[in-house]
Amino acid sequence: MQLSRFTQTVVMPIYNYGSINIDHVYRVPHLVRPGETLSSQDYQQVLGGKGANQSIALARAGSEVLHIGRYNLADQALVHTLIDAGVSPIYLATVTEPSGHAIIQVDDQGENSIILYAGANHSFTPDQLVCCLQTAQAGDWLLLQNECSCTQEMIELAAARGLQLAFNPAPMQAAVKELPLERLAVLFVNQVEVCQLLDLPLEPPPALADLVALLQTRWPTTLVVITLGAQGAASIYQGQLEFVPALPVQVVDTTGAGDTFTGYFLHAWMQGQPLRTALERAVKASALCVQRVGASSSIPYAAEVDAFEQ
Ligand SMILES: Nc1ncnc2c1ncn2[C@@H]1O[C@H](COP(=O)(O)OP(=O)(O)OP(=O)(O)O)[C@@H](O)[C@H]1O
Repeated sequence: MQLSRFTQTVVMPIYNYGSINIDHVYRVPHLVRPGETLSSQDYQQVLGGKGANQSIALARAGSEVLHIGRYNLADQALVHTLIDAGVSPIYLATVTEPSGHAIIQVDDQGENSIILYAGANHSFTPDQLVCCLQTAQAGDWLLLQNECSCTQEMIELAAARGLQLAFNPAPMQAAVKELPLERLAVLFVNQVEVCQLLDLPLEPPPALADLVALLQTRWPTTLVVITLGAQGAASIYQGQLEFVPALPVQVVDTTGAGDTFTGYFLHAWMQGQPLRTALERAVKASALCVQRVGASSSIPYAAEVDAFEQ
């Protein structure tokens, strides 16, 4: 029997079928031009990928996170960042393909350009998914992003096994529209992604109030959470709109803000917190994130979010 979400008192485990990337970050005076050879002023290698970042955010929020992911053994030391953050490597396998990675240029104005290579994140095949979920029980949560192969098969398998699904369809691609999104408990999108999913023009951005009926008709049982960058965040659930404005903070780097938001929101929601409380907690956590440089390193700990005063 599945308990009502309001009677949950224990921390529920969450599986994350999540990308693991190695981010190669180059600081450059300007983004490299066609045909140009440019010297970088600084180079850092850090753990990245929306999957890994969201696992770290969930763990720092207080969740028990079981990460399903793949990487090349050569990157073991960086991938250990996940385990150091308290994430359990339930099915963290090494493969011969290169790890997923991103080549990131950041210029003096903070502008960036990114080449993303899926590598090991795309090495999952449908027949391997059952074993990834072998310990999962009906009612457990599974989080996915759009950076691993077999997303559709994973959604269908997990839904058939009675798992509760949360999905962040980033990076957005046309194929996302073909996924069985009606099976999701929670869908995390930003303003661009929600327009793409609903075939709406990006300019002018749709009024939130106009999205309520559209989303309610399209996915009546799904809680849709929309991040709005510097404006804040909103949710549409059971025909009701909630909006929480962003906190006015000194922004240094917004990398990882969406992943921080996802982890903190989901942790609060899984614990049975009211929707508005979960949104406020996630807005607070991501406001802390944008005040720091980096991705996974800028994701705050729960105690920092507790102590954060505006
Ligand atoms: N300039 C800002 N000031 C305060 N809070 C911010 C700012 N930018 C983002 N946030 C907070 O971070 C949350 C997530 O940011 P954003 O909407 O940019 O993420 P995203 O587009 O979903 O993620 P990503 O950029 O990782 O793809 C916002 O909902 C907001 O609460």
